[in-house]
Amino acid sequence: MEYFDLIVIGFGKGGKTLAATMGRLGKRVAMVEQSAQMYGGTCINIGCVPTKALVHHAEHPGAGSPAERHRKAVDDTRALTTTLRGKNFANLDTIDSVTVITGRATFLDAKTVRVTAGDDVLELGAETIVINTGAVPTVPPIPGLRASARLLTSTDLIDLDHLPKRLAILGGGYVGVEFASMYAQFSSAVTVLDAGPRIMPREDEDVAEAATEILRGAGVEFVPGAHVTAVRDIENGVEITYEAGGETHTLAADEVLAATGRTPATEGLGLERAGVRTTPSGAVEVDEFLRTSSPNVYAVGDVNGGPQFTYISLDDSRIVTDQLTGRGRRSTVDRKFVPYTVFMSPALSRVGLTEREAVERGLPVKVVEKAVADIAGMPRAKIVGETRGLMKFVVDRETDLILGATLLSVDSQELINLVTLAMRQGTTASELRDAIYTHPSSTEAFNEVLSTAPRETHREGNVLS
Ligand SMILES: Cc1cc2nc3c(=O)[nH]c(=O)nc-3n(C[C@H](O)[C@H](O)[C@H](O)COP(=O)(O)OP(=O)(O)OC[C@H]3O[C@@H](n4cnc5c(N)ncnc54)[C@H](O)[C@@H]3O)c2cc1C
Ligand SMILES: NC(=O)c1ccc[n+]([C@@H]2O[C@H](COP(=O)([O-])OP(=O)(O)OC[C@H]3O[C@@H](n4cnc5c(N)ncnc54)[C@H](O)[C@@H]3O)[C@@H](O)[C@H]2O)c1
Repeated sequence: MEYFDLIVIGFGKGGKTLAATMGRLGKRVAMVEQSAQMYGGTCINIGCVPTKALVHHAEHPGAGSPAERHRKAVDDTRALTTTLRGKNFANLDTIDSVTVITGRATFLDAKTVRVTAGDDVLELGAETIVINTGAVPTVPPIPGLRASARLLTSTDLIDLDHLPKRLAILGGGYVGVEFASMYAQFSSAVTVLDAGPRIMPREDEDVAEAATEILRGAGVEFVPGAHVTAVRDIENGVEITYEAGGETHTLAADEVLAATGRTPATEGLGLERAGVRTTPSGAVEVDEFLRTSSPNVYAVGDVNGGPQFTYISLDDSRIVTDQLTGRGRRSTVDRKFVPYTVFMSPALSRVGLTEREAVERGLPVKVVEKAVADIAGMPRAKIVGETRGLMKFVVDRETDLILGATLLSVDSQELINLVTLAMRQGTTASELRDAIYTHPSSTEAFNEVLSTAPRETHREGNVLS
């Protein structure tokens, strides 16, 4: 048995950050990762980075046929992730007191982990263990789906050598929308079937409609309220049977992507032997300090059931670092205004409350919004040829504080971070409106959008004064 100060199970964002921090403090750290293809975790290998690289290629097509352009995008993306994987390994491997161990970990008890790699078995002990095993794609139990040779997860689709002529996507969430947008641009005929009544249920209706129109314009078909009942392989493809609007339909496709959520990866971890409880949805149960039900065992990232974003896993690592080296005060309760971006083209980014949420809370709401194409003071949209979308701010009309913002626009993945900072600092909408911004930039749109005459909210009982 080899002893460490800290064992991290899973090379994800939170775990690798923590391992590096503790290693640099001279602590003996074991980083256990089940696959050499996953050094650096989901984000750089099969998640954020490859998908956004493919989005970029889809938006900026080079020469050649659609199949050739797609193939080049996949090849370039593989090269990028290979480079990042190597760098991620080196980042930990070059710290003297950190050991990267490639194998699958399972708890023997709360302080001992067994690592298996083929016939090799190692036992490791530590006072502190951090679970950072991420999440895996959920494949719903639809008859025939799991057995289909045409079933893809996001991990498969990133690495697909050929361009599907017809791509069916189950699920219109983050993964579904991003792949729909990029594959439509790669020239696949894309159909998204979602169980919900509309895509992007988290967004205001006007925003979801604008996003849907953009995606439809790119060639994506949507089937909302689709209850998929069966999937079966047919010659040269797959047939999907679904019920929608009280009728039964079939859809033929070359491949089918399951984009129906991601389940915390706890299978085979032996959590019960360590006294680590899980929630009814299968996540590792944690408190606001990310402590599990077992003393000195923490869980960070997707596996703890929090929002599934890389930057949340990173923030989780800050909380555990504070537990291990600081005053132990930082917690998930400190998180205010967490933004997100769906990387369709253009990107859809949001922070804070939607109009609907603000009205439902009984807040005195005023809404200012403008279509990107109508923002005269934002020539950047015209320069780069991306004038689709809208910018919308929900403002408290009494305090002038920004309650929320939705930006469906070029550069919105950058702009939303500025709005988030403004909200965290209590910057008012007028201050954001009257600030000096560089030109030509996308940020300068705020000068104009926030000067727009407020409109009545779409909700009854909360009409603007
Ligand atoms: C297609 C896609 C696109 C995404 N795009 C974005 C985006 O644009 N922005 C964003 O913020 N988020 C995005 N996400 C979500 C983001 O990737 C995750 O939230 C984030 O990577 C989770 O990191 P983590 O720290 O929880 O662990 P992960 O990075 O998932 O790492 C977990 C690691 O644990 C390993 N492991 C699991 N079990 C064991 C075991 N028993 N023993 C040893 N090792 C084990 C796994 O192999 C894996 O490497 C995307 C996800 C997907 C799937
Ligand atoms: N840009 C980003 O930040 C980004 C990108 C990709 C993924 N992610 C993360 O990964 C997580 C997983 O993404 P996701 O898109 O798989 O999940 P999701 O929860 O965002 O969306 C799943 C969708 O599938 C639908 N659905 C569920 N079961 C279905 C069924 N049987 N038939 C048809 N539709 C069904 C749901 O109605 C929902 O719209 C996200 O929650 C997100 O946190 C983030």
